[in-house]
Amino acid sequence: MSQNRFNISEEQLTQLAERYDTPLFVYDVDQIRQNARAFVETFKQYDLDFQVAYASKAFSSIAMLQVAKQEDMSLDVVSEGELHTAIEAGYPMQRVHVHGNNKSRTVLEMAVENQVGCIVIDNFFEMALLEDVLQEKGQTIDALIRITPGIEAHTHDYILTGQEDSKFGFDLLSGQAEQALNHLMNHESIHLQGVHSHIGSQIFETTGFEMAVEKVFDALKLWYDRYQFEARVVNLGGGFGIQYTKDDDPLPLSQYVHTLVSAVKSSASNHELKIPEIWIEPGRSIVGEAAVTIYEVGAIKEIPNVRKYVSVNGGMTDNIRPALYDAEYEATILNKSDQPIEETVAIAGQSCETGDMLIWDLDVPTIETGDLLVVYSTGAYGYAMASHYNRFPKAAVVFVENGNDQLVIKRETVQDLTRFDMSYE
Ligand SMILES: Cc1ncc(COP(=O)(O)O)c(C=O)c1O
Ligand SMILES: N[C@@H](CCCC[NH3+])C(=O)O
Repeated sequence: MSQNRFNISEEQLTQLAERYDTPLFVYDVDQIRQNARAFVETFKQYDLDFQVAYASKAFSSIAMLQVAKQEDMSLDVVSEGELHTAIEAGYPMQRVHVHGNNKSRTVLEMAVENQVGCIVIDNFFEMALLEDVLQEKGQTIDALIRITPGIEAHTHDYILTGQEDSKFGFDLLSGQAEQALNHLMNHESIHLQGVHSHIGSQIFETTGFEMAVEKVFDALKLWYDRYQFEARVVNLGGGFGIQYTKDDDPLPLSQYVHTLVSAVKSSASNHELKIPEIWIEPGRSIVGEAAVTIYEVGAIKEIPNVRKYVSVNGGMTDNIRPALYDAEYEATILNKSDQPIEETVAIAGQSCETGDMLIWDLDVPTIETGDLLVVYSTGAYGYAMASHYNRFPKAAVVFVENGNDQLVIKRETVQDLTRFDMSYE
């Protein structure tokens, strides 16, 4: 179960909850580093060029990006805010890749001014905007084109991205990708380095990735034969699955690298193409299992013969995933792990939404108001997708490494919530 994969003791988590209050995200930095190294070190076993870019959408903060930088990762950003965080964290801009299906002129200007390593071009509108920005600034930039390979990976519909009917990227089947290539080959200011493909997120089997590699190389072969285009870089995205509950059985992270490298090698050799630099973009698998959220139990309501609702001081405002994707989590009560299971309860969030539930059926020892509930595997897309719904301030985030803890995102106050409000009298 996920709690067995988390290394910070219940005793320390209890102390942290007392010191920093709840709700509280606690990240195990050692685990983040191990995950990053699992990818980087596995690539190093091969004689090829690679980049492992942390997909900062999973959890972006200055401290987090400093850790990613220390671990020699490149960085995927999607917005002005994520790029700004990278700048504040002192990220080497050459290692930053800019994504997004609706990049604003401002983010493109920021990217060009800071000379980021690469822009992943998503559509024709953006291409024209980028050309304009480059012309205005008299600069050039490296780019990849994002292609949708027409792969339907096994995951929730909302986190699928590689299928033909997608808002992301240039479609291979309809010829849009080839049209983009034609426009960008030998372009004056946009220097096309290769292609990008990301098939979706929380994917456990490797078949989808292997199929995507095949599709990408089929296209590259065609483009080589027709235009002598050779990709220097092939970015295969992220999406590697993690364990949320005991029903999830993820592969070791190294396995994804082995699979991708061997798929690239065999596709390249089948098509007599050079082996390009391989880039990947893991987000969830770097931080997901490396954090927990600690809540305090408040109201408890039992409906006889129906259900016992146990409300905690957080919910969809710090973890929208159950409401958005029916995502499932495991949790325990701190300091009661030695007590026998007595009941099955539903853990409810505190927002005014019936769907604001964190866990529908959780087996626990007798649960009481004031207990501390720890929910596992909340490190990815938790704080990152947090909202101010009902004007609940955002939680605090603490990093723990070698037994030492450090606050890395302060808890918001209610005063923070009205900071931008203007009076209307
Ligand atoms: C383009 C792109 N790269 C990388 C990621 C990171 O995915 P994950 O967090 O599943 O590794 C995503 C999210 O699905 C994405 O859209
Ligand atoms: N936010 C989603 C995944 C989308 C990843 C970005 N394309 C999740 O929590 O699972």
